[in-house]
Amino acid sequence: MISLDIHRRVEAGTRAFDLDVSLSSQARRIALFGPSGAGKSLTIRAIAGLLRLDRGCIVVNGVTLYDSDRGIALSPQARRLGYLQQDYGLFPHLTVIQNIAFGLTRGWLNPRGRRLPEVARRWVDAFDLDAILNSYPSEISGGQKQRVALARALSVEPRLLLLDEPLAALDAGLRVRMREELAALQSRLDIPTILITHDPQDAVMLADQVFRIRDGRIEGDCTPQGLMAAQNATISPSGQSMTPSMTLDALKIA
Ligand SMILES: Nc1ncnc2c1ncn2[C@@H]1O[C@H](COP(=O)(O)OP(=O)(O)OP(=O)(O)O)[C@@H](O)[C@H]1O
Repeated sequence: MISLDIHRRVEAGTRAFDLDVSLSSQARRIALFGPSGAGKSLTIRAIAGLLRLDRGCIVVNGVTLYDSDRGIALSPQARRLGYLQQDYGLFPHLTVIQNIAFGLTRGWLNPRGRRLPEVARRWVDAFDLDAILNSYPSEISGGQKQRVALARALSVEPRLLLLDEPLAALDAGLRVRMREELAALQSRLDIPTILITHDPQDAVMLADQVFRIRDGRIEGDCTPQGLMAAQNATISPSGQSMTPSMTLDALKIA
């Protein structure tokens, strides 16, 4: 279903980071789990077509999005992916309705006199966004921002949904609620998902297979339940990490 072979060296000043991510999965929902700086966001950006690759191949559900050997490199728009960024990536100077419609129809910035396209209307209704359509991102809550960003991502009818820490910006209560909402959404839609998370709870609810990533490479994979069990085994009742063994260290979160 998803096959990634991603190679890119990024450099900043004297620092260099090699992204060498290879994985293949039949699971509909996968998670990338690893410490800060492991290369999770770079991987997602590469899939979305926002990071140029040195070489590699990206195939989703039989569709080749990128293949350096065959000279294939679809534009981000042609990839038709829904990408929910860590900070939601809403445009602050655009209203909610303009944010959702952005990318749907070129030049669809003035909603006056125009009807929201049907596919977007569906998500406005589903996420109960009608009352805030003319508000700006600074005027709505964290949970509403997340729903607006999701509505925008889903309105392109994506062939793959990329979720980069979708719950990280929310407080504990809202996090639980939105996690449930996302899980319900996943079971209603048949869209493959790649989730980035630091939280094993997210993986249990929102993924079927977990790939552990560190230093730009995939270290292995496990079930979300296996991840949770290994994570719990490293934590004593006082919340202190007990054993820095090789395996447990590989699962340690940042
Ligand atoms: N544009 C860039 N130029 C140079 N180096 C970069 C660039 N973007 C990211 N890096 C480096 O690449 C590495 C991987 O970054 P990435 O953002 O993918 O990490 P991550 O696993 O998503 O971390 P986090 O969980 O903190 O978001 C880091 O060392 C980072 O400093």
